[in-house]
Amino acid sequence: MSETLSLDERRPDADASAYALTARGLTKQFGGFHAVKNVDLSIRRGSIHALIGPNGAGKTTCFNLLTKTLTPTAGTITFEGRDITGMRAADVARLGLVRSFQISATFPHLTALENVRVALQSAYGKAFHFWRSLSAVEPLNARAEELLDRVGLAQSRNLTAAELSYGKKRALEIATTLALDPQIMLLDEPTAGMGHEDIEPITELIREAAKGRTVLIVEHNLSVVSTLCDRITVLQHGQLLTEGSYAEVSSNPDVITAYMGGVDDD
Ligand SMILES: Nc1ncnc2c1ncn2[C@@H]1O[C@H](COP(=O)(O)OP(=O)(O)OP(=O)(O)O)[C@@H](O)[C@H]1O
Repeated sequence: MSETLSLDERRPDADASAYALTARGLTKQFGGFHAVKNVDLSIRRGSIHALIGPNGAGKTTCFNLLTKTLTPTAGTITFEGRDITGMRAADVARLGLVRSFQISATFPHLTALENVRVALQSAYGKAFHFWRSLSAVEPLNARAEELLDRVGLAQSRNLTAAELSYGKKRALEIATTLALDPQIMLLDEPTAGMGHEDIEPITELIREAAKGRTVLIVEHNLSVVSTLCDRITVLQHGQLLTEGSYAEVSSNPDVITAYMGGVDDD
């Protein structure tokens, strides 16, 4: 019965306008080696989509291609219907495709509040450049406070980024990314290096930050992926292995074999 089909069970190309970001035939060669080979991806608007795979599967390379940090050897990338294959990272960021933990890198000696304000200044452009007088940037303070509150850093707003715990630094990076009000936010291993106590809050934070936007996440922690993500693409040896819900991909024998191979390789 068609009404029992979830959106994700429809043919991927049945409704191209439902996708915020798509890649077709995405390929990256380093010398003669294919780090990513002929990958097709469709990231549904409003979804939280994960890119997973064993070590060396090509996740980071794929992520770098999508965020325009690397230039593809072949293939096309489309963001909201626009071909962004040849565009620079800064230009796609202005269009609303923002990579967190890179563009939004925090300044260690500025306070949490100042960090978010700098991000807001860059988002609002010349009118709020940081060499303007304090009174000129005052209107941004309220918005910065609001963003800090949203990521649970209201109490820490006057601490420098360097003084924040690892988990709070990541929360600050999410706040600075949200300052740019991205349509699609790409997160590179947001829980990497985190202790157990920080993982749940940051997962909640990403869920909250994802409201009203699209998120693509490269994540090693499969428990985070299972609780957070609507759709999962699995890469292996630079190629697309499978795609589906967490239940689908985690019960796929090829995925299990790929991950077991990964464990053996370590
Ligand atoms: N700049 C480069 N030059 C040559 N080979 C590269 C380069 N970057 C990545 N590779 C190779 O491409 C393959 C995919 O690497 P990539 O980092 O994209 O995988 P990954 O899935 O992110 O791995 P991990 O989970 O270990 O971070 C690996 O074999 C890697 O050694």
